[in-house]
Amino acid sequence: MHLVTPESMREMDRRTIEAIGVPAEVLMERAARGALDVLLTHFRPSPGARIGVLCGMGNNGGDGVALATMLDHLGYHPVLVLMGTPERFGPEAQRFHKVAENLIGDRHQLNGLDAAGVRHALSSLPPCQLWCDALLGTGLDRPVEGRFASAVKFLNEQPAPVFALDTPSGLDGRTGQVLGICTQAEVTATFGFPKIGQLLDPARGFIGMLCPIDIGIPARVRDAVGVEAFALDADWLKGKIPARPTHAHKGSVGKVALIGGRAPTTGALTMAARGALLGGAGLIFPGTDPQGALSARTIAELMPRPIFGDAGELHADALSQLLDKSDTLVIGPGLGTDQAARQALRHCLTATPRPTVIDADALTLLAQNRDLFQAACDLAACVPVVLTPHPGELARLLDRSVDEVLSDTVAATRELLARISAVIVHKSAATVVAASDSPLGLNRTGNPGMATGGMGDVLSGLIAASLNDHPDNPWQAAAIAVCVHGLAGDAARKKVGTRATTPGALLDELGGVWRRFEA
Ligand SMILES: NC(=O)C1=CN([C@@H]2O[C@H](COP(=O)(O)OP(=O)(O)OC[C@H]3O[C@@H](n4cnc5c(N)ncnc54)[C@H](O)[C@@H]3O)[C@@H](O)[C@H]2O)[C@@H](O)CC1
Ligand SMILES: Nc1ncnc2c1ncn2[C@@H]1O[C@H](COP(=O)(O)OP(=O)(O)O)[C@@H](O)[C@H]1O
Ligand SMILES: [K+]
Repeated sequence: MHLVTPESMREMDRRTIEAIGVPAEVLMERAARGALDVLLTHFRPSPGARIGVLCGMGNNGGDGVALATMLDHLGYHPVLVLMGTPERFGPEAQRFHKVAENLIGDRHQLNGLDAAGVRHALSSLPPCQLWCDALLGTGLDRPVEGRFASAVKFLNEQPAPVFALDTPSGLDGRTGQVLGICTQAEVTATFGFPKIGQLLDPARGFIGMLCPIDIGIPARVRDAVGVEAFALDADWLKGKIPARPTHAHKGSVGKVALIGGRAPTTGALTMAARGALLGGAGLIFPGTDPQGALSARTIAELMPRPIFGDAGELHADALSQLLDKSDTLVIGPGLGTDQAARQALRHCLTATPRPTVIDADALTLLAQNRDLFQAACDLAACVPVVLTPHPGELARLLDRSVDEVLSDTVAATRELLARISAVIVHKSAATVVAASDSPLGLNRTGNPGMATGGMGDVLSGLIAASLNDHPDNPWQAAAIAVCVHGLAGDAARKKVGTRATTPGALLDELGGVWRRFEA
């Protein structure tokens, strides 16, 4: 699924109309017809049902008017409500409105009414079985207040479900934030391509089911304007898991060293190591302290090496030997942030370069130590480096508050990308995967059951294994791991429910996900 910013979508519309010559009303008609199909399929209104269509005065309102005429044609009873006078519509919407004037008797105009007046007028209408929200679309350019806020509140208070045209009114299609107030939709039919913000939070909570409508933007227009992001989901994953050559051996499919797991957080590294193991790595060497090694030994396939002593001190020679054995590195899960942890990280970042996943405590160390961050930048200049911050870690790396990061997750991810030429996996319920030479990946897999400690550790191991499968495309390697991780989480939830979706339950489902997608 291609994703765009509202600005790009507007530009694609413009070029399709001006450069290709598709009349604007044709696009509007396609949008309305697509929305009609979704409405009929999803809501199955009863014959003759009253269906409210609440329209703003831009083209989103025009879509609503066009939809109302189609509903009338099918024998339903559209209740068409305009926020202003039809003269304020653009030429295409005016044309549809002329038709509506001749067809639809139940028409209302709320021009000249203040917020209370809008509320009163809407509340006086007889109840509808369904409400269509055509108030505001990609033209939203300021917070929703006053009369429009009143209309949104009315929709949200109705017992009837709300069907949003293009977007629930009030959502910022770029960031996914609510500007003022926003309608709560059960289904959203989005026109052209889904907008990036629609896959982010909090937007996802307002959109309900997202149904993209093909309005016939030509591929050449799409490619000329450029698609900014892809949704990472089962469709995207298809065909991306390569067959393993028959002559593969344990030394050819990824030797992964993992550094961390020091007491008392020994389990973190073991979970990351299991991620690497079930991600397909051939040999796995956890480098940890004596207690961490005990934890790792509970998994027979792992070959832990103590690289920290009983007093927590780093044994640099042991670390060097471990690195020499491996071709991919994960550093951070359960590493700690003391001096020995710092030394270990510096050692790893300045040793012979190898593809490296930097996670958890190692990210905190990068945030605290400018020289270590510079070493990571230097490493990223010569080999693939993947940073996997959650919002808290990203905030630390950017020296911002978590709220600032959450207010525009994509911008925050890009801000880090401007400082280090790595792959950034910004983990959350809607994980963003970014690299400077690739589009964004927005993950659609996974579920709230995955809000359990250790899930991120599993992911870092999976990414390391995936880097071996996709050595020339670290963005794709990371995106595949993120998508697979979420799909395994979804399979686990299906089997054991949301609350018992532990990292262990997710690991148990990885095999099923691979079997489904492996070439
Ligand atoms: N040819 C096209 O461009 C197509 C556009 N389509 C529809 O057109 C929509 C975009 O149309 P527009 O660009 O006219 O924009 P909108 O219809 O989204 O709204 C723009 C109008 O609302 C006002 N507005 C913005 N924020 C407001 C706020 N917070 N409170 C009150 N008023 C506010 C603006 O000043 C402007 O007058 C899309 O979302 C889609 O529904 C579709 O018909 C497909 C084709
Ligand atoms: N609500 C959710 N929906 C989808 N994925 C989630 C959700 N909550 C957490 N996850 C995933 O679980 C992982 C949590 O990682 P992280 O915060 O680093 O946890 P930990 O440090 O405990 O391992 C991330 O990959 C994140 O995307
Ligand atoms: K809308």
